[in-house]
Amino acid sequence: MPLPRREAAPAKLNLSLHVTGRRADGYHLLDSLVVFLELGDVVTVAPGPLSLSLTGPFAQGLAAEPDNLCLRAARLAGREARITLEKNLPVASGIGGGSADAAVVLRALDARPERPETLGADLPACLAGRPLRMRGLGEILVPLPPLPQLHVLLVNPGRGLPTPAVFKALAQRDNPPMPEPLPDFPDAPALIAFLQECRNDLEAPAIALMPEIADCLAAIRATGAALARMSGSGATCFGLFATAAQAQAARARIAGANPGWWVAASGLAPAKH
Ligand SMILES: C[C@](O)(CO)[C@H](O)COP(=O)(O)OP(=O)(O)OC[C@H]1O[C@@H](n2ccc(N)nc2=O)[C@H](O)[C@@H]1O
Ligand SMILES: Nc1ncnc2c1ncn2[C@@H]1O[C@H](COP(=O)(O)OP(=O)(O)OP(=O)(O)O)[C@@H](O)[C@H]1O
Repeated sequence: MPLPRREAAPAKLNLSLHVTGRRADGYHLLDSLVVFLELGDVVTVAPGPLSLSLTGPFAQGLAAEPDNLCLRAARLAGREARITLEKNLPVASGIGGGSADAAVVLRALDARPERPETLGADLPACLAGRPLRMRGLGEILVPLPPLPQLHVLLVNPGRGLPTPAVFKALAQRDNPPMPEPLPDFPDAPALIAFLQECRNDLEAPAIALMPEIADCLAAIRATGAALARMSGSGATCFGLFATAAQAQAARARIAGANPGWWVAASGLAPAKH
């Protein structure tokens, strides 16, 4: 593919995240409904010796990062590239920013490594970049038919939460999966009604480590969201709304009352492939 390429790295959202078991090596088995958002980082990949420039509101959070996932992706591809990362997503926040960035680099370099998950459990899902049921450690992907449009509010308490600590704090590691097969989702209310029966099993351990997550969820519920839940291992929480205007109004209300929080509204990413 001709370089330079400038591509969106959409945020990942776990609409549900069931932890269904734990392997002997400590990794957990997951069952998750994953979607991607319009909102995300932006990665530019240009020819040149391997390098990374950081821009955007969360660049500072990665300044001390010794080995950015963008660079690790280029190395896994066995390629040199001059990479610029516009970091719009909070770091270590449960919405897959690093995996999304690495997926763009691999795609721009036309690389198809055999085991992309060595860069992160969310890498295979981010490479697919479409609504999925994600199982196994994150490498078993079942594409879903196009989903009804969802209007998403994102709320992060402004502190990073490392994924390994959250899995470590999980008390009950053997929880029921989602139903098999999944039902059809003819419209947004049907999808939301289904999601209300689902869970994020990492929510309780994440709240134990970072109690502000419960405050984010309460703030989302107080705006009248149809569903309030945490994504991934946190700390970002999301609310679902019937219209973009409602999501935007909730964003303004929560941002106004909580200046230290990161608050955003977004639709789902258009299907890419
Ligand atoms: C929780 C999710 O956000 C759900 O989408 C992802 O599975 C996490 O993906 P990620 O951030 O790319 O995770 P990785 O960097 O691969 O793993 C971080 C740590 O999370 C734990 N981990 C991750 C994935 C998994 N299936 N089981 C785990 O126990 C492991 O302790 C691992 O060392
Ligand atoms: N490009 C990158 N963007 C974000 N984090 C990166 C990047 N490169 C390396 N990292 C490291 O990876 C860690 C996890 O970051 P990331 O933002 O991907 O987590 P996350 O949002 O919790 O992802 P997930 O939902 O996949 O668990 C960070 O703490 C940071 O040290």
